[in-house]
Formats: sequence, structure tokens, C-alpha cells
Amino acid sequence: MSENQNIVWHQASVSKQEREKETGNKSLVLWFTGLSGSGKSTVANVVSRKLFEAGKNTYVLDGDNVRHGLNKDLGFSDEDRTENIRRIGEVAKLFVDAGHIVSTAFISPFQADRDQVRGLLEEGEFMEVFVKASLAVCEERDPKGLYKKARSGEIPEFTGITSPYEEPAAPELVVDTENNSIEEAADLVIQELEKRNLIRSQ
Ligand SMILES: Nc1ncnc2c1ncn2[C@@H]1O[C@H](COP(=O)(O)OS(=O)(=O)O)[C@@H](OP(=O)(O)O)[C@H]1O
Ligand SMILES: Nc1ncnc2c1ncn2[C@@H]1O[C@H](COP(=O)(O)OP(=O)(O)O)[C@@H](O)[C@H]1O
Repeated sequence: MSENQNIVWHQASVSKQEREKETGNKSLVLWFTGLSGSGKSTVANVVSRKLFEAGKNTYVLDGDNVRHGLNKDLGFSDEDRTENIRRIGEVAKLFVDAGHIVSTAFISPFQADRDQVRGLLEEGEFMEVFVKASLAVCEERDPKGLYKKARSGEIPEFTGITSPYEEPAAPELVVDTENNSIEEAADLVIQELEKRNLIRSQ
């Protein structure tokens, strides 16, 4: 017998549609993916701030609130990364149900894992944003000194060095942080949301 056989889904008393009407934003996931140091957290946080100031429900999920808590039992093997993204996908879906524009800032190196999260959501509720910067530039930025440690062998299985990164095959948006400032990169995301009629001014 399946473990979940006796669990019955409860209908929410406030629907996602009601929440969306209230805030004027479609709830969705902005799934930022890219190498360490590409700018996922930086850009996601600027986008979130801009959305918040425009009165939208918004939240950022990133390593600080996930890998130190919910996923602190996971490391960086391929299997653990897949499980990391699976759990984050489920959490992101809950935020969408709660009427939020949730930005996630994880390397999420595997296309199949990103596609699995897309599959959890309804059409139009998942925007894959490829935060693009070359390995050389990320390594030059090295904001946490991790590339240096990876090169010296202190960190095994480091993305881009000793662990793979699969570039998105068909992302909704590519944000090149080598040729756009932080502010420009965030504005490109906001413009894409406007273009797709996912946010409206209140
Ligand atoms: N081995 C290895 N490979 C890549 N990254 C590493 C590793 N060890 C620690 N870190 C730090 O952890 C952050 C990546 O965690 P993620 O949860 O985003 O990774 S993944 O999506 O499961 O691949 C990543 O954060 P960002 O720099 O913000 O991307 C690193 O700071
Ligand atoms: N155009 C840019 N967009 C984003 N980050 C940039 C840009 N130019 C320089 N940076 C710097 O690069 C670093 C990116 O780090 P972070 O946002 O933590 O990346 P990630 O979350 O992808 O690991 C930050 O120190 C940021 O200030």
C-alpha cells in the first residue's frame, strides 16, 4: 500500500485566484539558475525588492534559508543536488499557492531537475531565468572565495570545476551579468514579467 493512500487533499478556503486578484500579481516562480557567483542571489534580491515596493507579494528562497535549514542534511553529490531542487520546488509551489512571486536562487545544475519543478506548476507559473556569466568571470568575482578552494582541491564536486552545469535549453529569459549591471539585470526580469502580463501596476 502506498504511504500516501490515506491522505486526503484539503480544499483551501482562500483560493490562489482570490489572492492574485487582491495583489494584482500572478503568482509564479522566478527560477534563477547559473554558476556560483553568476549573480543569482544578487539579482533575485533586487527583483524582489522592486516587486515588494510595487506592492507585490514576494519572497526569495536561497541557500541561506534552505541549505542551513530544511536541506541541511544534503551535500553536493548529484543525488543530493537533485533532492535539494526537488524539495525547493515543492516549497516554491507552496509559495505560489499562497499568492507569491517567489524567486529561487540555486545553481540547480541539471536540466531534468529544473524540468521536474516546472512540471509541478501550472502553465505560465514557472519562469526559468538563466543568469549567464562565464566560468572565468565567476571565478574572477569569487565572492565567497570558493573557487579558490575548489581549485586547490579543498572543495570537491564544485560546479563548473569538478561537477557539471547544464545550461538551460530553452529558458524564458537569459540575463547576462557580464554585460548588464545588477540594476539592468533586475530591470530585464521586471520587463519580462510586464511583457507577459504577469504583473500590473496597482
Ligand atoms: N561543491 C559545491 N558546488 C557548488 N556550490 C557549493 C559547493 N559547496 C558549497 N557551495 C556553496 O553552496 C551554494 C550552492 O548551493 P545550491 O543549493 O544552489 O546548489 S545546487 O543547486 O544543489 O547545485 C553555492 O552558492 P552560490 O554561490 O550562491 O551559488 C556555494 O556558495
Ligand atoms: N552585473 C552583475 N550582476 C550580478 N552580480 C554582479 C554583477 N556584477 C558584479 N556582481 C557581483 O557578483 C557577485 C555575485 O554573487 P551572488 O549574487 O552571490 O551569485 P550567486 O548567487 O549566483 O552565487 C556579487 O558579489 C555581485 O556584487
